[in-house]
Amino acid sequence: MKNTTVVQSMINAIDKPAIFISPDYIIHAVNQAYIETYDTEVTLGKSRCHQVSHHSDEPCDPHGEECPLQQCQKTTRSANAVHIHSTAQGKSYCDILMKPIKDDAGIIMGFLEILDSIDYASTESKKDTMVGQSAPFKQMLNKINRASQSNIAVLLQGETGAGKELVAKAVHQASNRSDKPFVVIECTGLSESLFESELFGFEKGAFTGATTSKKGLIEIAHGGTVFFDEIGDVPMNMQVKLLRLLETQCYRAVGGLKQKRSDFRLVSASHKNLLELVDKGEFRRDLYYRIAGFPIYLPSLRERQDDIPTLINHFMKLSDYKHKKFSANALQLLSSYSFPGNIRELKNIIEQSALIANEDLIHSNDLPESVHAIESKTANQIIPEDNTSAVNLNETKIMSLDDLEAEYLSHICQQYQGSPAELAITLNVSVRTLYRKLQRYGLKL
Ligand SMILES: Nc1ncnc2c1ncn2[C@@H]1O[C@H](COP(=O)(O)OP(=O)(O)OP(=O)(O)O)[C@@H](O)[C@H]1O
Repeated sequence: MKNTTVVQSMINAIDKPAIFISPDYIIHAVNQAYIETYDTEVTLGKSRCHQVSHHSDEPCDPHGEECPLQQCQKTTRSANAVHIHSTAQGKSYCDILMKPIKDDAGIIMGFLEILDSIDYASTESKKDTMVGQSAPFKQMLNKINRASQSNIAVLLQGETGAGKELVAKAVHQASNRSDKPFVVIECTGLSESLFESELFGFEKGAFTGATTSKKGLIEIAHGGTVFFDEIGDVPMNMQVKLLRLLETQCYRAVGGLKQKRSDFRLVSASHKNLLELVDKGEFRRDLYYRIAGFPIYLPSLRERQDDIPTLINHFMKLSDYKHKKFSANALQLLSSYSFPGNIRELKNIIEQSALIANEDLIHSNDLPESVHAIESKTANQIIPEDNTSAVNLNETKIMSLDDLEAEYLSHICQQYQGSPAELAITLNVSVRTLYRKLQRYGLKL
């Protein structure tokens, strides 16, 4: 290897773990941060990167991880990948940046690998982190890390309970705004007047009852990140005001004359397909392109079934029933269930069944009805027989899923005696999602 001293000086100047490697993965220069991160000794000119980071004699790609070195060789441009590394602290997520280094003649001399640990995600149960290790989960982490390094507007699209709020927090946490506020704005059910006073604040005397002035959420978020949850629910007439705010970052408090400015990073989320709403004329196209600078798709739990055992273990550890365990049958049943409510539903199912189980072993019959339904699902009757408005799938013409949901919720509204919080748990949705759905179909409990 030529210019070893120059390369070593370059590596020493990097404040993150870094190495310089040749196309055969051999490490030729290493910095102190890298040596401290891993528990394997590095011998320059001999050790290979995968031996240090994966304790493996083979490169990463045969083990299901994309090799950034190979991508770099193919394209002769920088490449990124998220890998699980064996560090001195145990297994941890790592974001890899691989850059080809060329000599004066443009010939690649080797590759610079810079590593960044990902603290907001974990392969094992860890409080306040996103847990998972499946390929779709890693792809999502890769996108979160790319997005958090810039100020680009991020749009999170995924089913209810798939973790959108957690991902929004991760984007904030991994950005250089992490020490500033993270402010959530729930867009469902905001009337025009509430929208303005919540977002922009109001001056004393602006309306009856405004006895003092109040800061808006946009002002509170200054320097940080604003998360607009369910942005698809912002009514058309308010979308114009939202667009103006996002374009200029300027606003006026209700009843105020002074123009104010707030520097915030925008993250939005929706479980609806916003482009379909644009086509139907229910969402402004210009607003869509303003918020969708960097779309991130959140896989449903069905698409990341490999993560189910890790998530079960995670939620059990966080629960009051750490000593209990699921039987093999119960685990089998859970892994074949479709989880329409995604991770939130899995969490609720675990808590419910751990509570119900009389023994330390949680059996399949401790799992809720919804999970068993898949076993006996020649199920024609989706609502119990005594139900006057039951939908019989044998007799009913095919309905849209929205109509079916509306009919079912309408039936519940007529009969249900308990609290909204209890109902939300039974339906495996958040209280917020329950209210959102009721509002959507014009229903009241
Ligand atoms: N990867 C994960 N690891 C551990 N817990 C998770 C993960 N993803 C989501 N959760 C948990 O699942 C629950 C639902 O997540 P979250 O509220 O972020 O979903 P959401 O997509 O915003 O839901 P909604 O559309 O209903 O608002 C939360 O309790 C969250 O902590």
